[in-house]
Amino acid sequence: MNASVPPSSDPPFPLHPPLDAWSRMVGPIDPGFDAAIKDRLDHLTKPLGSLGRLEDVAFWYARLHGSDRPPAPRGACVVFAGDHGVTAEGVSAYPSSVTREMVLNYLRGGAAISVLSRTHGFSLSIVDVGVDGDLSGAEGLIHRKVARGTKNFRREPAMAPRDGIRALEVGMEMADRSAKAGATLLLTGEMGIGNTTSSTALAAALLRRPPEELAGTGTGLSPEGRRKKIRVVEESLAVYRPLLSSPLDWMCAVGGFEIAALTGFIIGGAVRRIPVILDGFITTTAALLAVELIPGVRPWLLASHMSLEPGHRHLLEHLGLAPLLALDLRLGEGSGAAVAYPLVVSAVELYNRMATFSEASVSEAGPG
Ligand SMILES: O=C(O)c1ccc[n+]([C@@H]2O[C@H](COP(=O)([O-])O)[C@@H](O)[C@H]2O)c1
Ligand SMILES: Cc1cc2nc[nH]c2cc1C
Repeated sequence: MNASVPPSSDPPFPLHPPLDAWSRMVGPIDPGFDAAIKDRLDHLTKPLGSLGRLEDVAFWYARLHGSDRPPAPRGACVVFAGDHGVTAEGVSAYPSSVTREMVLNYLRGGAAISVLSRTHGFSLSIVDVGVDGDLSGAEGLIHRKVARGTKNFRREPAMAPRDGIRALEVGMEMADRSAKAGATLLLTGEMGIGNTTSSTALAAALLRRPPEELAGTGTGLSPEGRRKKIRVVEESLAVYRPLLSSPLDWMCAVGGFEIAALTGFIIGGAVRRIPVILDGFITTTAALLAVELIPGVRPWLLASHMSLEPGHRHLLEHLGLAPLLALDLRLGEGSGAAVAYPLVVSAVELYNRMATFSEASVSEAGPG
């Protein structure tokens, strides 16, 4: 059989994602309400600007919702899970089997993100997009497994292009589902042993920075473990660099199924006109990819926190994102986005519900 003809059981996926169509759907931001939003912020019963960054967050949210009376936040968190063949190089402190085990923990409600979802009242969806293990009987899981983990990118490309594109489309599908369920804010989450190595490789390639500057200890590598991780990434980049140029090529060569799905999810937020709260290093790597593919995605992003993974700071600086929090988190699974969520809720509720000076008959500041 001709190798370029897909097996007949395969759905006829395009060889390129519909990026042009998605890009046209992102469209520009309407500045039409900017003055009204600013005016309301400046006339609420508080000294001018005294709510600090919360005022920026309220402005961001209201302008993206195209209204000076935006909807109350309704968050939808999606955790995409996938495994990484590069773990064969000994680049994580934990075995790959933890990815599957944690998926079951999310579904049972015992993980950090499960607790935060109940505490703060946002929905939580868990998607198997590439876990290397059987989850077919897992109830409540969204089953979208593209393959059982990526290939070891130190030896061969992590994903076949059509599989990378399938994962992107899973992310877009989840943004659509969240929109249909009435979400007004998306929270990004991931689970994948080894994915800080994939993210380091992808970020190093896209930012053109040395892996040494970006690599951290992930789930808890020793200093020697971190040095090995850097060596694996450096050697891999040296092989791929002469062969690859486009962000999509890099995504397939060194990325992961959950990273690709997150990229589609983040683009989907911009397409469905729903603002997106990023989590840590991995989700921000996906955001960089999304912005490289479609620059109009950038305004839809909010950085929840700055992770301890050193690459996160470089990504945030490159994207021009100022994180709300610095809590030394390095958990992932959406936990940082979840901790920032009540801050966004506070910002929007204050903006929508506080009285203005005239409504409350409070005197405004005098000149000077
Ligand atoms: O989000 C982060 O910044 C972050 C930093 C370190 C580790 N993680 C999580 O830890 C896992 C990847 O770590 P590792 O060491 O296996 O590459 C993966 O499941 C991530 O959710 C996440
Ligand atoms: C236990 C555990 C939980 C996680 N959650 C996200 N990444 C994780 C990695 C590990 C190892």
